[in-house]
Amino acid sequence: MKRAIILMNLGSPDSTEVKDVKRYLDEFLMDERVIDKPWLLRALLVKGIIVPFRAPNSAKAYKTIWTEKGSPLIVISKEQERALQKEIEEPVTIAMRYGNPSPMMAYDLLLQKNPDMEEIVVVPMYPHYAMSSYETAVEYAKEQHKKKAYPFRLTFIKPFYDEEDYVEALSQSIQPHLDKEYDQVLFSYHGIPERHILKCDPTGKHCLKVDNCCEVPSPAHDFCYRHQCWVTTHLVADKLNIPKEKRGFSFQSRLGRDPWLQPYTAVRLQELPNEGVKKIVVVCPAFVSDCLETLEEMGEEGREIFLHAGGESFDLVPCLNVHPLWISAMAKWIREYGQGKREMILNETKQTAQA
Ligand SMILES: C=CC1=C(C)c2cc3[nH]c(cc4nc(cc5[nH]c(cc1n2)c(C)c5CCC(=O)O)C(CCC(=O)O)=C4C)c(C)c3C=C
Ligand SMILES: [Fe+2]
Ligand SMILES: [Fe+2]
Repeated sequence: MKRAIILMNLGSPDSTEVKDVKRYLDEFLMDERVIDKPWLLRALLVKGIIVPFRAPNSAKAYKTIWTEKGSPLIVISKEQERALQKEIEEPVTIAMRYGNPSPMMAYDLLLQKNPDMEEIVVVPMYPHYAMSSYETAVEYAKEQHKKKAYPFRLTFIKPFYDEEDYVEALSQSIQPHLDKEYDQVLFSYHGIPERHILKCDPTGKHCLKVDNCCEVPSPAHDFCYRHQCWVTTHLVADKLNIPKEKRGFSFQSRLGRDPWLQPYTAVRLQELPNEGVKKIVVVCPAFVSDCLETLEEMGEEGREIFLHAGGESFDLVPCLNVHPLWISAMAKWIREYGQGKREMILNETKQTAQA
């Protein structure tokens, strides 16, 4: 079988110029799986309020993390591409949900290298299922695939939040940070609106409706972001023997006024020193590549909030990036899927946009 691989992530602006940040935010926030309002209301909100006010501040934030080679998210994605390419024979490239390179650019590039290609395996670089991350990446890749009569098919690696290889890689990346004394390991995930959790629940009666919904077995969990984040946290914390009372769980990056998943990371970082947590280790498992949300929001803003509130040490664990165990985990999934050995493929997304 002639195959190729695409590592698909979220994307970044082309530069830190306000006009480029505006273009990026407009594409991102006009996605109906991100701001899930009717088109007219979404356009009024996004184009009339959010983008004009947010873009200058976002541009400033991007400037603090930008590298000579560009956005950390894109630079690291290319490093991941090169690292994976060393481990597998199939051609590997990257694509982004927003901005460049698009999936279509990636398809055309791979097809040029191999006109007989029969299949592209897409790895959405998200451990957890959310309509605003995993689902929109998959649906956009499919949409772009339909636009031309491409001769190959697409398959998608499923969310890997509970896969042993991912949990092991993440645990080993955290381990060196636990050698020093710590009061808490805070697992901080990108937040999403609570409404998205309700929309993704195929039973319509489990998520956020049953007490301790994420801890009670349910078919809803295949699409429940909160459950999947909860599972990652406890699998990793168990592996690292982190005592229950030293495990923190929170959600960052809230946008707008709707209720998002709680507790909010910024609030917890403010409260924790008063609760006696002075030395904190922070890990952001929803991201496999360092980006604005880890480097600036946690590494700069989060650190400042915690230390200002009386915290003494703030140790941020880098994302998996090109950690050898993470790269070999992806290589193993791809190889085993190719040999028909492994059920790593997601057949259907929840299709929230049509719900
Ligand atoms: C980990 C998965 C992600 C989910 C789920 C997600 C949901 C989500 N995000 C926004 C709004 C913004 N996110 C922004 C940046 C950003 N988000 C993710 C990942 C997820 N988002 C990443 C990897 C990044 C960093 C991109 C980079 O270039 O480094 C931003 C842009 C920056 C800013 O202005 O703060 C916005 C806006 C919403 C509304 C949402 C769910 C509804
Ligand atoms: Fe985001
Ligand atoms: Fe749940």
